[in-house]
Amino acid sequence: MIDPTGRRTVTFANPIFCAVDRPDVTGAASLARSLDGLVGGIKLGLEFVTANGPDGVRKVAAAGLPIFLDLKFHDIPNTVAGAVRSSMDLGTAMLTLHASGGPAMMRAAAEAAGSAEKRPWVLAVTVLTSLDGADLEATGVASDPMAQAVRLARLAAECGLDGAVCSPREIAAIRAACGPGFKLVVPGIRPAGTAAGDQKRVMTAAEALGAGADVLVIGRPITEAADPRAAAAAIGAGIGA
Ligand SMILES: O=C(O)c1cc(=O)[nH]c(=O)n1[C@@H]1O[C@H](COP(=O)(O)O)[C@@H](O)[C@H]1O
Repeated sequence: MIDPTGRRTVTFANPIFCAVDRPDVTGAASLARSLDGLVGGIKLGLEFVTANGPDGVRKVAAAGLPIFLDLKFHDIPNTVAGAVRSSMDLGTAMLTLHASGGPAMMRAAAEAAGSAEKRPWVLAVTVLTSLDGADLEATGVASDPMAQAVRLARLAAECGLDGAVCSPREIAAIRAACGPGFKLVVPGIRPAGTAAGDQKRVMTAAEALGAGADVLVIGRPITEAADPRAAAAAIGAGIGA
């Protein structure tokens, strides 16, 4: 990400990014303000941006926390490059595209984002955490999630991307394949004993951080808690954040 002096920073003091998956800008901005000091940033994705557009992103960003823009671009190279350029004005810390869009698309996205020293982290989503081996097979992918995630992350690194989004289970293997500077942003985080919901490849925050995650993406365990501040604080305490 870029700090206010224009230098690229390499870590976040608090690795937790809260996924604010809701359609209302007032509630999202209010939640972001209330989580200040308890999380390292806010992730805004398809539900929020489809409802509120870039102005909505700016309103949540006004809370002061870094923003992860998670729109998972997946299209032909020219279209994805244009979407990346359009997102640059928002000054977000990270953005996503699907690695399965292929090498030309990833190279075009990296180039469109600008200098690697100053741009947001451009991240390749590898294998969604909601998928298992049977789901991959149903879509014609012969590899298991581990092999496919490592393959896609390595391809993303070769194409000049800054990191990957992966499940906690693949962190160690991708780290070994792509090196220590390749950012690993990890959803599929669940406190022990809580419902996985639609997630299939999960671990706790402490396990994921111990395996080498740079950023933990955590949504419903915080946003659907009776007291989101307390939930974020408890998860943070569990990882010493
Ligand atoms: O790109 C992502 O952030 C992402 C990739 C992935 O493979 N799995 C995944 O769950 N996510 C996002 O991470 C968040 C997880 O939310 P919870 O399952 O509520 O913690 C959601 O906003 C998803 O869109």
